[in-house]
Amino acid sequence: MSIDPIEFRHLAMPHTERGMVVGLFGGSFNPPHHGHALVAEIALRRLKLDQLWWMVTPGNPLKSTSGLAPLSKRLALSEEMAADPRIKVTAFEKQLGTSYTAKTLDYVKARNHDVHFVWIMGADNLKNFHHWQRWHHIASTFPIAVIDRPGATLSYLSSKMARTFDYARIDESDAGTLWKRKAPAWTFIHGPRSPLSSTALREAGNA
Ligand SMILES: Nc1ncnc2c1ncn2[C@@H]1O[C@H](COP(=O)(O)OP(=O)(O)OP(=O)(O)O)[C@@H](O)[C@H]1O
Ligand SMILES: O=C(O)c1ccc[n+]([C@@H]2O[C@H](COP(=O)([O-])O)[C@@H](O)[C@H]2O)c1
Repeated sequence: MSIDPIEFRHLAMPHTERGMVVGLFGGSFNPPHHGHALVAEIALRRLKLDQLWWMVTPGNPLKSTSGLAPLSKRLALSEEMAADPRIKVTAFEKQLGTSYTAKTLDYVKARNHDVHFVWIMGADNLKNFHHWQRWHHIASTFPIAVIDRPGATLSYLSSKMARTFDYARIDESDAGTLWKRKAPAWTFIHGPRSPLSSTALREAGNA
């Protein structure tokens, strides 16, 4: 079976240089939207990132794959959405053969010495983070930045992850230093919010 050329171009892990600060932004991007672009922009600025990897997952392990557009389509649309040259759209998890973040982070860490990584996710994912495979391990691998999202603003108070790692939360005014903290360390970033979601776009027939 031949591999789609768009998919093929995105299978390698992006290149890094020693000392870089890199944000890892995983998602289904089914389809990508301006809410994702806003998260990327906020993360680049507030976390003082050199790069942001826009990691298009083969499939979120907690979501049904019915209605999931082909990886090549989600990659092509992500490239259109991610205009900043510091953003690297990638599907290296496909090559790695996993959708589990714990495994991905172990792989990234083992292959990028002297590079500083921060895991980035929207506040809705903070709410169900304790259902992710080896979530304690994820939180102990890289610092985590949670970006506010309508409907999930108070998750930093109520979620199991927030309560478990309360001792490791830093104030968002220090978000620019998150990358140099030893995990577990995390912050919740407030700022401009977007009400957009892929679900709403699919339901409106825009996907
Ligand atoms: N509007 C938004 N504001 C903040 N974070 C967001 C927003 N939309 C998506 N995210 C975050 O971006 C990442 C990728 O999200 P995803 O691709 O699942 O989009 P989604 O809109 O949440 O999709 P769906 O509606 O299909 O669940 C996740 O960490 C999610 O929390
Ligand atoms: O590792 C897990 O158990 C796990 C469970 C749910 C989601 N994730 C990852 O979290 C990222 C966000 O997923 P999504 O679908 O909310 O965009 C994406 O990279 C998923 O692979 C990972």
